[in-house]
Amino acid sequence: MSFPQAGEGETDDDLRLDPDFASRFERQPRPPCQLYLISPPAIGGDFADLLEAALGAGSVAAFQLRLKGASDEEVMAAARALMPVCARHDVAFILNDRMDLTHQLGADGVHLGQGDGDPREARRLLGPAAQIGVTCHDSRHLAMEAGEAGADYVAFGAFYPTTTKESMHRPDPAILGWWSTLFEIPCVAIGGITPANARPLIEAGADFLAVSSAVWNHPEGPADAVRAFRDVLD
Ligand SMILES: Cc1ncc(COP(=O)(O)OP(=O)(O)O)c(N)n1
Ligand SMILES: Cc1nc(C(=O)O)sc1CCOP(=O)(O)O
Ligand SMILES: [Mg+2]
Repeated sequence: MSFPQAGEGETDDDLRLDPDFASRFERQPRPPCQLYLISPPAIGGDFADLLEAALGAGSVAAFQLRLKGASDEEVMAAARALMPVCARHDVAFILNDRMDLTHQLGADGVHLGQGDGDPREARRLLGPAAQIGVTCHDSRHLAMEAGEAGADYVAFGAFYPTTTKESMHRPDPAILGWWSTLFEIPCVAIGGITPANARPLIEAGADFLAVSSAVWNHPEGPADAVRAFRDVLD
């Protein structure tokens, strides 16, 4: 697989000049869409039990520890408690933002935002087996750059309003179809996703749905939430 070169100074408007570009290519079959759980921004002492319940409900491919404002020691302690839970369920453990702590922990991968470091540097540090994901907002250009830099997945969002993170970007689901028609690297949809609004993203071509509040804030608990997503994914 080789990536079309993202031209210097090229903007998404340039890439939109021919909206039918992707329709000239045949979409290859891809594995069914799966869940990618994102932790709440802060977690309590019972979170390992909640994670255990969520992962036990099935259809989860990856878990991201995303603790905003926590100290390095807090992140490391949480990761050391949660990594064995993920390992027992064969779920990839991804750390948000921090390639250095990912390396120290021996975690499965890191998620990098546009200001969180260079995916090439992460690859050098973490090695070929690490999963490296990159935030691409609503930008085809950023996604192609991430692909060229060796990302294992690209993430588009926020597709729906969310209170978990402030986002000024609102992609159209068509970006998922564009990406998955042209590239083999998986794409992740994120932002305000619930069982009720997930279907258009799955149908558009999302390989993974990244979800936080709809799982951890579900009134019946995270296992019921994952089962509700499973009903939409199956
Ligand atoms: C799967 C996934 N996609 C996007 C993000 C957002 O990353 P970023 O833009 O760096 O913002 P923060 O999450 O660090 O606040 C993500 N974490 N995971
Ligand atoms: C962490 C994050 N990143 C986003 C992006 O658009 O890049 S949206 C988001 C929040 C995801 O949580 P919820 O499922 O609660 O909306
Ligand atoms: Mg980040």
